Amino acid sequence: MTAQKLDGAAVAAEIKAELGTRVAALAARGVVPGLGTLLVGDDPASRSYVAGKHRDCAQIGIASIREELPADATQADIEAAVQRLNDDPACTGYIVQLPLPRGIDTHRILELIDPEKDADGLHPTNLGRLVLRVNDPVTSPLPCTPAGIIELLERYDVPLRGADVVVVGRGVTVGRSIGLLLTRREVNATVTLTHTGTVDLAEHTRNADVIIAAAGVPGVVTADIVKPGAVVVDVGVSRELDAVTGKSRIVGDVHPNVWDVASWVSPNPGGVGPMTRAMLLANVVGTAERLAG
Ligand SMILES: Nc1nc2c(c(=O)[nH]1)N[C@@H](CN(C=O)c1ccc(C(=O)N[C@@H](CCC(=O)O)C(=O)O)cc1)CN2
Repeated sequence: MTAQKLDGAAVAAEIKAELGTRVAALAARGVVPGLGTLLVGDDPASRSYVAGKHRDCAQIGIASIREELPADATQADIEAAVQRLNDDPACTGYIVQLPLPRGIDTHRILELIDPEKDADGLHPTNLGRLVLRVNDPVTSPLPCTPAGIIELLERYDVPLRGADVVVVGRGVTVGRSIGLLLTRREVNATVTLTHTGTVDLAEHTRNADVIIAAAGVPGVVTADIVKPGAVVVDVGVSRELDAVTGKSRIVGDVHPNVWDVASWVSPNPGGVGPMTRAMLLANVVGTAERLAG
């Protein structure tokens, strides 16, 4: 069996085209959404991700507001940049690119973001609304990668209602919140969250209909721990230098041999990453439409 591809790049392109129509309608009313980004330091991967977000904005007519700080920026420098983005009327919503440099109080920074401008959906208020199930996708942006994963699965009609979903990894951008989205009544999946403290990962994954590999551990999900025919989503964004070209490349959490046993696999790159970016754009456009009335 060779798994079929959950083509995130193709689905993201469809979503961007849909959003472009909405941005044009806003422009006809004199409204131009703006995405802000705050990039601290010179991590090549973070720089590449932020550049991709702004390329997307340019493609569909969203304005870009960029804040960049050096790696030695202080907590106060970063807090001042967050406040500038909170106060900027051209900025509809923004993200603070993670991770921030060691020694910075990331949670304090995220809490300083105006929840109304939280394009990442990672502010405690918006995550709390998800917990309380009082979030409205228009007033409360959903966390981009979890929302992107579910959108990708639903666009390929992967059965989620009643499905056993195993999440590998408990990070802030995916593991901690995706279960909240998957267990909503609209989706009704059953979720197991595994992590570095899990004693026997295979005991859980071998029963999973869907595996979401978001541990940031290259190749952590291998064919021998996957139920034949399961659906596997690769969220990993680890990078290594290619032995031949010497260039930095993504090494996902899903081992290549999983394609021999799974029914569907998301490629990496080309799967969840573009979906993350598309959901970010959707959060910005949704906020702009709400503000425009
Ligand atoms: N503030 C945030 N920081 C980070 C998030 C996040 O959701 N919010 N998630 C990850 C990285 N990430 C978002 O910024 C991200 C990862 C990958 C991609 C992407 O488009 N990947 C492409 C390949 C791009 C490349 O090779 O440079 C793909 O998979 O095809 C976008 C965003 C951590 N930080």
